Amino acid sequence: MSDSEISRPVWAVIPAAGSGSRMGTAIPKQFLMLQDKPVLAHTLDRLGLHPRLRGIQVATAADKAQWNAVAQHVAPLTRDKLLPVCVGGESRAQSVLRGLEALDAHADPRDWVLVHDAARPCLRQADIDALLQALDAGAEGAILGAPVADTLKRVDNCVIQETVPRQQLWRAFTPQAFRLGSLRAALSAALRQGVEITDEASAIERAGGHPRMVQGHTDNLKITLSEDMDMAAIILVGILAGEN
Ligand SMILES: Nc1ccn([C@@H]2O[C@H](COP(=O)(O)OP(=O)(O)OP(=O)(O)O)[C@@H](O)[C@H]2O)c(=O)n1
Ligand SMILES: C[C@](O)(CO)[C@H](O)COP(=O)(O)O
Repeated sequence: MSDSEISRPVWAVIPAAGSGSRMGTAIPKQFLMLQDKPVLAHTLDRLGLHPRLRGIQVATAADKAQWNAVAQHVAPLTRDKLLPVCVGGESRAQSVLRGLEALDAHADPRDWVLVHDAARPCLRQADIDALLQALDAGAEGAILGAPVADTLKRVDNCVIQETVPRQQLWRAFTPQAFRLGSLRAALSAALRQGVEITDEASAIERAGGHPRMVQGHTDNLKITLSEDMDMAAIILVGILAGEN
């Protein structure tokens, strides 16, 4: 792989069109205020402030007021990197694909794209660096994750059926980084086949790829339940203090 192949521009696609049903709030969780600004604004700044990020494509179902509230809260450096938003889809995978299709107007298929959940605001610059280092080292793609640290049980109707061996089991986080063209093709194929895709790596794996797993911080929390908001606020204070 030539150097020009490896050091391609880096973009981000942020799926932000979910309804947050598990959160149980009237406002989708990515638009809830977390400390001083919406969750999505924190997430966008985590990526926007990274020097290698060229541009950010958000896929959302937000109304104009919700999106304006986010855009007003992000740092000027982030705002300069925001591409025109596109409308998300019925599923996370469909939202990601729409974001990739919108990004096509700005990027080359060989460029890198980091797909990152809007609901994961506690992303460290060091973890973005680690992911990009894997790409710079020649990986076809890479995702952040961490080894499973708990004993795992398979449960049916609240009754334990078995203990699942956890050797070599990891939790997959985001960002998940791939070449724009490869990911768009793999995701399109998986969706056409009607396969349930919950992360980008699984679409790449279905297409025969073997992405690298990069160990990241376990506090890269995906805000899912209402109790996650307080935890995210505490984590974010620590991360921002440590990075300033
Ligand atoms: N149709 C969808 C569904 C989800 N997402 C995004 O994908 C990320 C991870 O999904 P999840 O945590 O499941 O969000 P929701 O689908 O909103 O949550 P829930 O499953 O509780 O409804 C979130 O940033 C969410 O906004 C999206 O862009 N489009
Ligand atoms: C992409 C992801 O965050 C990796 O763990 C996860 O699959 C998203 O799942 P969700 O049910 O759409 O939140």
